[in-house]
Amino acid sequence: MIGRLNHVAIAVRDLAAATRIYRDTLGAEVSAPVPQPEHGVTVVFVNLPNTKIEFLEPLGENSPIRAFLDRNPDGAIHHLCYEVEDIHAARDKLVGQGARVLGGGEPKIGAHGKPVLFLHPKDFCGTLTELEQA
Ligand SMILES: CC[C@H](C(=O)O)C(=O)SCCNC(=O)CCNC(=O)[C@H](O)C(C)(C)COP(=O)(O)OP(=O)(O)OC[C@H]1O[C@@H](n2cnc3c(N)ncnc32)[C@H](O)[C@@H]1OP(=O)(O)O
Ligand SMILES: [Co+2]
Repeated sequence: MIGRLNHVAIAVRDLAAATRIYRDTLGAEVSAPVPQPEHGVTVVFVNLPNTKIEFLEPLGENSPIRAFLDRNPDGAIHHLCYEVEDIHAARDKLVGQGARVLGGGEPKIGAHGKPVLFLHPKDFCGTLTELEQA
């Protein structure tokens, strides 16, 4: 079912500081910040030869990453995102196997303009797991 690793997400309090570290210290190419209000985050992407790093900063009072950052004030790896051929078929299979799909189960459009959904970390090795339609 899962295919390519689309991105590894890191949650931070300060997107500009994270951008400076990756751009100026690690010499990486970092995109401009893009607010994603329907997801409660602002994101930037670090484009790597074999995958991407997605930096997330809370956006708005109800950001789903605020409690995570309260627990991890210096920032931390937040989720992994895998690509799937058919996100609805993947969801239905996973739900059939008892996995918890977050956010009500219907995929939302993610940062790449494709449907995404999230699987509960407690069902996947303590790791918040995102699926993105390939
Ligand atoms: C723009 C879209 C972009 C894209 O790629 O396209 C994105 O990736 S958007 C990313 C932001 N959106 C989301 O993360 C949506 C899914 N996440 C959620 O719904 C919440 O973050 C949730 C429910 C996973 C956790 O919310 P919260 O931390 O407020 O809940 P709890 O404090 O009750 O935590 C429950 C339990 O889970 C553990 N936890 C929480 N977050 C993580 C995590 N990222 N990785 C691993 N474990 C996590 C938390 O520690 C609690 O464990 P417990 O043992 O019960 O203390
Ligand atoms: Co993501």
